[in-house]
Amino acid sequence: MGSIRVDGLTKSYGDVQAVDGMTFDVDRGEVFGFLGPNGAGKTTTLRALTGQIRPDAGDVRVLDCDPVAAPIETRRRVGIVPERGSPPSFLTPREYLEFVGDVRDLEPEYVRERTELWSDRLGFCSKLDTLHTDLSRGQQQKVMIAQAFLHEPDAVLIDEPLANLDPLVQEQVKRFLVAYAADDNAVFVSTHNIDVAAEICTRVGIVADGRLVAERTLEDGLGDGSGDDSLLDVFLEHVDPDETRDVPSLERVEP
Ligand SMILES: Nc1ncnc2c1ncn2[C@@H]1O[C@H](COP(=O)(O)OP(=O)(O)OP(=O)(O)O)[C@@H](O)[C@H]1O
Repeated sequence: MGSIRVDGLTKSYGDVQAVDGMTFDVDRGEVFGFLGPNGAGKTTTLRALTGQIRPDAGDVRVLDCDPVAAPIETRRRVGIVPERGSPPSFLTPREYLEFVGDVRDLEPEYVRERTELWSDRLGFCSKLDTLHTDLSRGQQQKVMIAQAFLHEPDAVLIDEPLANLDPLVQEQVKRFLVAYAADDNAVFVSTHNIDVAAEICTRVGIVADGRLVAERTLEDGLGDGSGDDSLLDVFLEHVDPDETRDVPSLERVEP
């Protein structure tokens, strides 16, 4: 049984059907990529998984927690890097990580160790005592990643994990996510980035019009081009070209 389970999730906002019977599982040991164009329903699904919205229908579970019935317990146990999330402007990274540790009932000494480890790993040691309001967007993203992994959760939900990070840190975060999943944890990554999905995921689900329309696994040649179709081909097969016409990277460029 999957660590993350979405079964028939349906949610509309007024007349807009944002998610329409979304179904998938993510097991321990997997980096699952949730890949889709703008408006496909990725954020709405993530919001349901983190207890921020009440589904119209369907069942959602993360580490056997029901995010609708127990949103606080879910957020305590799971690591979450939300879309465009930022740490509180009036706290420093050290204060924020102390606060997160407190909410999760972690020992202060453990939180101090993990704060050192993560600030060193992501390169924000020199900013630990600077107010977030004085940090760059990328530095704030690093703090958001640190808070999600602070308690070494068995499952993490991440929206655009590499947004705003410099190339060196992007490489570190990619490698870390792969290693984290290999350590028997479930990693869910929502992204627009086909290359990143192909590079780090063990399985990719393609989302269009509020549902999962295709899946590709490592056995299909995900990322190494050995399959019949590349991830880009599968993506284009299922996504309305009108919706992607403004995305230059999706055009085939002849040398
Ligand atoms: N609060 C809301 N009120 C009304 N409509 C909404 C709301 N949130 C999302 N929607 C609509 O639901 C659909 C799915 O949106 P969602 O944010 O889940 O897509 P997404 O795949 O995350 O898109 P993006 O990649 O652009 O972030 C879109 O048509 C969007 O306009």
